[in-house]
Amino acid sequence: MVKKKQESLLQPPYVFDVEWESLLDHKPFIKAFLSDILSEYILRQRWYGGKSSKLKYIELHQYFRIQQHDEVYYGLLLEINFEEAFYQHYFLPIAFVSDESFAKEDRILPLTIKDQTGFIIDAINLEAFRKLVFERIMTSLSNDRTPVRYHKSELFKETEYRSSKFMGLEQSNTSVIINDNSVIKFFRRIYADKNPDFEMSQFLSEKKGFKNTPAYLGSISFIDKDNDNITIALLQELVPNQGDAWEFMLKEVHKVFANLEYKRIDVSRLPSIEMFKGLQIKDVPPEIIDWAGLSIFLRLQGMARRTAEMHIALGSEFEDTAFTPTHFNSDYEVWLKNRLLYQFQNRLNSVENNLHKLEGRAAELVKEFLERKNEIRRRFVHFDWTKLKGERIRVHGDYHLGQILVNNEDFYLLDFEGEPESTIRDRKVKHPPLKDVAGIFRSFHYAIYANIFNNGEKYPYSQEELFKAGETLYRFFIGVFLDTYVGLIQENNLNIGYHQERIFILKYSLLEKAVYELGYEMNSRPRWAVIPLEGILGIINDTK
Ligand SMILES: Nc1ncnc2c1ncn2[C@@H]1O[C@H](COP(=O)(O)OP(=O)(O)O)[C@@H](O)[C@H]1O
Ligand SMILES: O=P(O)(O)O[C@H]1O[C@H](CO)[C@@H](O[C@H]2O[C@H](CO)[C@@H](O)[C@H](O)[C@H]2O)[C@H](O)[C@H]1O
Repeated sequence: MVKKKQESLLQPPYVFDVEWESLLDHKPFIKAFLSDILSEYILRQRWYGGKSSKLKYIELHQYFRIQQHDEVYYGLLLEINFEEAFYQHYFLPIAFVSDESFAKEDRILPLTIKDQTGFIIDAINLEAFRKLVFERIMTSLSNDRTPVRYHKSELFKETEYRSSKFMGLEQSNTSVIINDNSVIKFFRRIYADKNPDFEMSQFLSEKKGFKNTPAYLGSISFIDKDNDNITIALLQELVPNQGDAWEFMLKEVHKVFANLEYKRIDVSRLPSIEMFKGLQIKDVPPEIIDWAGLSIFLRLQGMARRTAEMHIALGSEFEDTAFTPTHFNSDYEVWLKNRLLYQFQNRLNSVENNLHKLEGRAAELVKEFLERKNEIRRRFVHFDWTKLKGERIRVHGDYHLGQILVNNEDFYLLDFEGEPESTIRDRKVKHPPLKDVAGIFRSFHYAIYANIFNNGEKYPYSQEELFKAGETLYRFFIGVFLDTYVGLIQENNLNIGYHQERIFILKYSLLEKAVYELGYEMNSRPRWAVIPLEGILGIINDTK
């Protein structure tokens, strides 16, 4: 339980007459450490995903040692119990250091054990720990049967550890760059199963030779007392990059909007096109190329090509049942509808409880969203598997521009962990690959709207004209992407359904994603909720 201060079990100075090597067997320490120290420490961590629920108490689910000579680290698997939500598990490796200079910013607890004064810290702060785990992967045995298993890929070529540093980016896990050429990601939220990021990375790069994702180099997993294989770390190649595709797209879209004035464009005369109509570059009207430039369309074709190649690789498995393609069936239909109706209800509640956080255009749109809730629900119920002939495969699952790295003219796809809100089993369900495509289309829409909201006043056009220009641009982005994507998929015999089926799945998945995003924004950044609201109503209003 999170105790009030006067009930604390542990009072400074923290002194225990036990050695570090046996501290975790010392019940009074564990009890106080979990209730008084970790329950406060964890709330301050960037990687802690339980912030929107009320923490009730923490239990030490399991722990293991990582040891080399007299260097001992503990891997803690913490079970976080909430007042109202389902429990979550987190991984926290800890070390004891006596040197004052270590981890000044990230100390968990100052304490004295057996006359030795020092600190418990997150072990990832220690270079010695990072070196040890890297070397364990490097020297791992293929028949390793210990509870902590290290796996080395055939793509791992290094023969020594030289250096390491934190990646230092905003992220939900903790990544460290090793030898300036690889990245080890320590998963924080963990599941009693293989992490899909590890599974997909190994499958795509090691098994299928897909080049546009960081090469899988190795992993660490823990076999727990129920024999579950829990992934705790993933080692991948470091992809040189100039940032992610989200930043890239924001810059590009800003240039396109700035061109409206520069090229004296009359928005009302811009040609438009039917939604989801595939377009080769030669079919894009010259007025649109003149306005947006050719290069953005060529880059979109490149992104579409890499996306299609990822799906072709994911759909090409015949043996490993975790990856073999399958068809639509009634079980999938029931599962999908239940999931989406539940998610939609959750969004309605979240919107209704947080109406005060929305203002301006968002407040207007949310009114319409609430008025039309039954129409949206009906769209989700309108799914008939007997009409769908395409294949379902493992997909990225949380595909958006922030998951794509830009490396010169090329794109690299990453972070296959899946939708953060879904359970680990749900993240492994096979879907139509167009679900990922809808994810990236929503991201195009996001980039266009984020640009209008952030830079709108820089362009001498009314907001209505900017929206109109934005919707036109969106349709052409989609058209060019789809033509390349569908062409390549069909050449490689992956069945994504007949024309009408594809349009149905795209619309269905766009609505699903926009509703998902509404929840994400209401929780994390309500100011942005206007973007998925525009998206949801745009889809509902578009009858073409
Ligand atoms: N292999 C890699 N090479 C280069 N940059 C990477 C690599 N892996 C991650 N990154 C960078 O770190 C960011 C976060 O990575 P991601 O896998 O999305 O972590 P998380 O799951 O913690 O959110 C990415 O957006 C990217 O900028
Ligand atoms: O942190 P994750 O990468 O797992 O993804 C979550 O956060 C994303 C925001 O960073 C969120 O993406 C949404 O915002 C993006 C712009 O910041 C936009 O490109 C995406 O289309 C939009 O979905 C994602 O949904 C969420 O799962």
